[in-house]
Formats: sequence, structure tokens, C-alpha cells
Amino acid sequence: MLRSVSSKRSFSVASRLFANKKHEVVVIGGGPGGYIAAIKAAQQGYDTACVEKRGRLGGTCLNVGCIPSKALLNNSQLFHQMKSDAKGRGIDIDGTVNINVANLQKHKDTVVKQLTGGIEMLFKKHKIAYYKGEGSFEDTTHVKVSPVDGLEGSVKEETVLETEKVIVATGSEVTPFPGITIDEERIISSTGALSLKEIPKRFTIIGGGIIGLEMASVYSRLGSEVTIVEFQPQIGASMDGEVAKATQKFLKKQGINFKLSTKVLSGVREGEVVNIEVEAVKDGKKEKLQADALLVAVGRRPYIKGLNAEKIGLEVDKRGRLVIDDQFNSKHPNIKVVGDVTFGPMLAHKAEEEGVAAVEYFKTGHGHVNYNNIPSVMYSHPEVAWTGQTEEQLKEANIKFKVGKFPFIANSRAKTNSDTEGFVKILIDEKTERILGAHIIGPNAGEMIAEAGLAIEYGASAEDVARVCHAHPTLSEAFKEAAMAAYDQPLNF
Ligand SMILES: Cc1cc2nc3c(=O)[nH]c(=O)nc-3n(C[C@H](O)[C@H](O)[C@H](O)COP(=O)(O)OP(=O)(O)OC[C@H]3O[C@@H](n4cnc5c(N)ncnc54)[C@H](O)[C@@H]3O)c2cc1C
Ligand SMILES: NC(=O)c1ccc[n+]([C@@H]2O[C@H](COP(=O)([O-])OP(=O)(O)OC[C@H]3O[C@@H](n4cnc5c(N)ncnc54)[C@H](O)[C@@H]3O)[C@@H](O)[C@H]2O)c1
Repeated sequence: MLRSVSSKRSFSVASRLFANKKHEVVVIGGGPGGYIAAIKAAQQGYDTACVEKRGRLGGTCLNVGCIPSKALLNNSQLFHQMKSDAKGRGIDIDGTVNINVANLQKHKDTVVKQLTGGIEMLFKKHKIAYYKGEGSFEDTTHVKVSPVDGLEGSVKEETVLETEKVIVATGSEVTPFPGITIDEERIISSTGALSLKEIPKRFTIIGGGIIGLEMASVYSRLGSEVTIVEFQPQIGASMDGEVAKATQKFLKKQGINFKLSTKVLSGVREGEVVNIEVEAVKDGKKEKLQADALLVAVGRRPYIKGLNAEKIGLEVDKRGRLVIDDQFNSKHPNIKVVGDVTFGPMLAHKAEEEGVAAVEYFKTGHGHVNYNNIPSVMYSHPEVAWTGQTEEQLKEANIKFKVGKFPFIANSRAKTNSDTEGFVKILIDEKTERILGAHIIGPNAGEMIAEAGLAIEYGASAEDVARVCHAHPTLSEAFKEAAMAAYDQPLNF
């Protein structure tokens, strides 16, 4: 195994480049794709380095994505429940329940700090060299790390890493909205929405995708009057159609307003307000809206700024994604690409799976990610979770299927918790009765979807699932009952 050549300068004859250090694997980007790849590579015995320019590991997910958003979602739900749902449960609160925005943010920041710090400890444990700086390609076997101005702990000078293998995991960034300037104060991206110092009275969101819906949940619970403007006739991005409709219905019940099939024409900050003009897609009818904050949440795009990908001829498709084959190879077989910066859903667990598989391909020539079984979870209350195929996808593919549904209103645990919104919907192959997709709206749906994932991965039929003894009273009994409903009949409905 190669070991790092410490600070001694070595000379690479092949490329005629000076290298300050040598590693077997260099990972560019320390998000879920990159940091997991680095840990896996080290576990496989590779001398591994990771280059990250943010100053903290964990990428978008831990710093400005999954983790901070879930902290806000959880605590805003707790607040909402205490404020509006305690009395009926026999809990009298003396005095008022108030939100303390500064402390809400402090809690979120503490969680983020602990988790990102945890990755640094894992790097130390696995003897992964961590370079704080911007990574760019000098050639296919040399990655230059450049200092980042103002970044604590940044490399002091340009450092060239010679390496056999590279994993690119540079992630994604917010897709801008043409003509709308994000100032992260009044006109914000998801990053600004995670750090607002006060609760906007009127909060407008462009985009009814996952970010839009999660942030709508947070702020409507904290007291904002929320309006979502969505271009499509349906919210929820890739959700099953029936589930998307039901999701909109429960969010509407919670007070969130929707303007579907509506185009945003402009959004301009004027002092402390944002003036927005929208237009109905169908009849071109224009309308003016005013908000105290406007969130732009129309998707994310791959990020390769500063990587110097063009220098080594890395291919980029029309949507800005780095092009790879089914083993994560770029056109250079020693350079693999994982996560948001390439194809597939932009999800942390997808990036992680790819990070592991990419290292395994390097080490053994084999790796595995099942793109037909990547779960998605929206952390509203109730949660919405799904994996496998939607009804629409099965119809499009001409696959005959049966549907089993079970509502949480008929589940005893959901009843005891007074938390009965939603249902489990399972799609099975008409002939083999194998589970093809599962779609859940319900409390803790994000945990329950793991059962569907396991079933799909191992080719279980609905009956296989239904014959597994599920504990009582648990929410998971609803999953078993939906499986029964798919091939026969449920017992409790
Ligand atoms: C608000 C929000 C909420 C989200 N919630 C969830 C969720 O609940 N569940 C979920 O699965 N996904 C969620 N996501 C998506 C998730 O964050 C991403 O899918 C995930 O972070 C992608 O991981 P990645 O490693 O590919 O990229 P990233 O996490 O973006 O990491 C890439 C890293 O590379 C660094 N980098 C880029 N270029 C260079 C360079 N040249 N040199 C050095 N470093 C570089 C960047 O600084 C960054 O830290 C959310 C996203 C957002 C914005
Ligand atoms: N819980 C989670 O897993 C989670 C949470 C947050 C973000 N993410 C990921 O982050 C990524 C970005 O999230 P997102 O919500 O920004 O993207 P998205 O792709 O989920 O949704 C964007 C929405 O904006 C709409 N839209 C696009 N252009 C528009 C326009 N001009 N006017 C009005 N609406 C428009 C789209 O139709 C779509 O519904 C997603 O890939 C998502 O998977 C995941």
C-alpha cells in the first residue's frame, strides 16, 4: 500500500508535474457521496485523501440541507403540537407557548456542528488525509488543492496530490430563477430559509417540490401565511399521482395555500417587501402577490465550478451533469463520479450508496446500486415516503398491477396517538404478486418505507410480507394490512 509521502516533494515522471503528496485515492468533495466514499476507501486499505472547500465536512446535506431542515421540521412540529394539540390530549399548558427563533437556530446549529465534527473524527479514525481547499484537475492523476480565502484551516499554498484513483463528488447548487436576485434576506434560497432571523408574516414559495413543501411546513407551523406557486398542475415532484393529491389536501388543511399551473413572471424586493407577479398557465391571467419573504425552490443543478473538468475532457450533458457509465466511470477509468453532480435523484442516501459502490468497483470490479429502489421521504407531518414504481410509471411501462391500500384511521397505534392522517399503498405485479412500489402518507412513513425497500430488494411478494409477524400495536401493522389488501383482503378494514 502506498503511504503519503508527507511534505517531501516527489516528482512524477509520467506527467512532468511536481506533486507535494501522494495518495492512492483522492476524493473531491466531502458531502455524503464524498465523505462516505473516503471512509469506504480507507476501510478497503487505500491511502485516501478528501479535498473539501467548505471548511466543514458533510456537504449540502449536513450543512445546509437534510440535517438543518429536519431540525427545524421537528421542532416546529413540536411547537405546533404543543400550541394547538395539547389540550385534547389532556395536557394543560399554563401560560403561553412561544417560539424563540434565536434558540431554534442555535439548536439547529449545534446539531449541524456535532454531526459535521463527527465526520472529522471518523476521518481521523480512518487516517484519511483531509485537505481544506478547492480541488481541481491538473491532469488525470494530479489534483491541485488551492487555498480558499478566509477559510479557517485552508491549505496555505497550492498543493498537488498525485493519485491513482479519483472520486468526484462535488454535489449541486441552487438553480437560480432567471430575473430574480437572491439576497438571502427577503428573497432566499433553501440556505437562507434555514437561517431566517424572524418569521415572515407572508411567505411565498416558488416551487412545490420537496424543498418548497418542507419549508412551507416549517414556516406555516411557526405562523407564516404560506403560498406555494407551482408551474405544474401537481405538487410533490416525483410522487405517485394519488399520493401527491392527498399530500396537497392535508397540507391545505394545515393552512398552506397553493397556486398550481401558475408561472412566476417576476419577483422584486422593494424595501422590506417582495412584489411578485404570476400568470396562470391556462388562460394567461396575471396576478400580483406581495410577501415578506420569497423562497426560490425550483430545483438544484450539478456543481463543477473550479474543478477544471474541461482540462481533462470530462463530458458534461445538457443538464450540466458529469457523464458516467454504469460503473460510475468518467471517460477516464481511474476517475469515477458519484452523487448530485451526476445522474439520478439528488438524495443523500443515493450519493452514499454510489460512494460505496464506486470504491467497490475500484477494489473488486463489482458494485451495486438499485436505482429502482431508492426511497424518497418528505418530512412533513404526516411524512410522505415512497420507493419503487408509481402507478403512473407502471401504466407507462404497460405492467399489469394490483393495488392494496390501508388507511391509518384503522390502525390502532395511529389511533392511540391521535395521528391518523394518511394511508399505505402497495403496488404489486398482477401475476407474481411481487411488490413493485410502496407509497405511504403517515406518521413516521420515512421509517416504515425501509420495510418496503427490503421487500422490493429481495423480491418479496405481498403475501411474504403479510405472513411476517408484525408487533402490535405498531404503525407497521398498516404496512402488513396494505400488503394483505393487495393480494387478498385486509383484516382490520
Ligand atoms: C434544504 C435541503 C434539504 C435536503 N434534505 C434532504 C433529505 O432530507 N434527504 C436527502 O436524502 N437529501 C436531502 N437533500 C439533498 C442532499 O443534500 C443532497 O442530495 C446531498 O447532499 C448530495 O450529496 P453529494 O455528496 O453528492 O453533494 P454535496 O452534499 O453537495 O457535497 C459536495 C461537496 O463538495 C464540495 N466541493 C464542490 N466542489 C469542490 C471542489 N472543487 N473542491 C473541493 N470541494 C468541493 C462542496 O463544498 C460540498 O461540500 C436536501 C437538500 C437541500 C438543499
Ligand atoms: N426530504 C428530502 O429528501 C429532500 C428535501 C429537500 C430537498 N431534497 C432534494 O433537493 C433537490 C432540490 O429540491 P427542490 O424542491 O428545489 O426541487 P424539486 O425538483 O423537488 O422541485 C422543484 C419544483 O419546482 C417546480 N418548478 C420548476 N420551475 C418552476 C417555475 N419556473 N415556477 C414554478 N415552479 C417551478 C417544479 O415543477 C417542481 O415541482 C431535490 O432533488 C430533492 O430531492 C430532498
